[in-house]
Amino acid sequence: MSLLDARLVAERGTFRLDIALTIAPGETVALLGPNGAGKTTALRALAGLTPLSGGHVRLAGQDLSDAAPEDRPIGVVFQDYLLFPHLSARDNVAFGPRRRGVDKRAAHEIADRWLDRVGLASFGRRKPRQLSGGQAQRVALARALAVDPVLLLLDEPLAALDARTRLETRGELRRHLAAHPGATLLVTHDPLDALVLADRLVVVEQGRVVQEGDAATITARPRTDYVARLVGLNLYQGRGDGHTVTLVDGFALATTDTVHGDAFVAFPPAAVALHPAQPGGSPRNTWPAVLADIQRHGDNLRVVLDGPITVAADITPAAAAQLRLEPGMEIWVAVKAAETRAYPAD
Ligand SMILES: Nc1ncnc2c1ncn2[C@@H]1O[C@H](COP(=O)(O)OP(=O)(O)OP(=O)(O)O)[C@@H](O)[C@H]1O
Repeated sequence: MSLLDARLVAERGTFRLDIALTIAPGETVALLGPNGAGKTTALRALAGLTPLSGGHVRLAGQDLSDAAPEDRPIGVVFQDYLLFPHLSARDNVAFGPRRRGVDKRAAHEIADRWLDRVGLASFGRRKPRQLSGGQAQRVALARALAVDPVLLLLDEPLAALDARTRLETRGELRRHLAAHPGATLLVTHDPLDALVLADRLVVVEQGRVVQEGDAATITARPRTDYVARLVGLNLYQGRGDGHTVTLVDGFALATTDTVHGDAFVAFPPAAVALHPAQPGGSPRNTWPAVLADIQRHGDNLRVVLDGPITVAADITPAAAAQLRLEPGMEIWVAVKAAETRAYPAD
């Protein structure tokens, strides 16, 4: 049973969003996508800040499509937190309950309880400017949760934090989300946030859902270039004929998987080997290529090769030195059929 059942159609200028979204009680869904994909527009439409031009928002069976933002049982953590600068942390958290008619004392008790839960019991009197980025983030989360929202919306909740605070806060946020009985929608373009915090991913591009599912499924079977890059795979589309997938330009990739009809073939950059001359030996795909780019990638080097297809390869610095890799050089590429995954495109 879904707690949130929505179809969001909204326009912003010439941009049109049209996505369906369901979230179960206790579930966290990450809305993932490149810049300008429509993630913030979706979040604003759910919160009632951007009007729907079509579709609906139903929460716990109640139709909220036309409800004002303050009449929706929704808590929002905005990217830059939007804490009231003139109010103390405690009053910021108490604000929601107060607005919903809770008396001052009871609202302060609720605020103190939430500040305690996010580890800020002794910070209640501080103003937002007296808080660190990580602390402000926790106050914003406490403020969103203090109204017992049926739906919690988080817009890039960790984006404003430095790397170290981000790591700690991500772990804490995960605990709070696990304890939240309502539905949670996390808007992010950070795949790590999505993988760590969400039960399910919904990927949007140009206002449409292009892929959804759990992380394992999406990682194993990406369906767009954006998703393939996100999970770090080389991805090609073509027609399968048993153990061969032929791409549009006629280039064929051998695979040990069996596919027929429209199909994808994917393999990780680490599965790509480079050779100074045409390699022989075990059954594999080999072709001559031109080295287009070399960049540092963790402890390895990420090499981009142009040719009949463009591929990314991960090479150790030692191998790169041995091969004397440099942009513009010609080199042979090899990918074992057994290291490719092929799967139907529809
Ligand atoms: N107020 C506005 N008026 C006109 N167009 C807008 C407005 N706000 C956003 N847009 C357009 O709507 C599209 C979606 O924007 P949105 O902010 O929802 O994307 P996003 O996925 O959240 O991107 P980002 O990751 O960059 O925040 C973009 O093409 C953007 O230019």
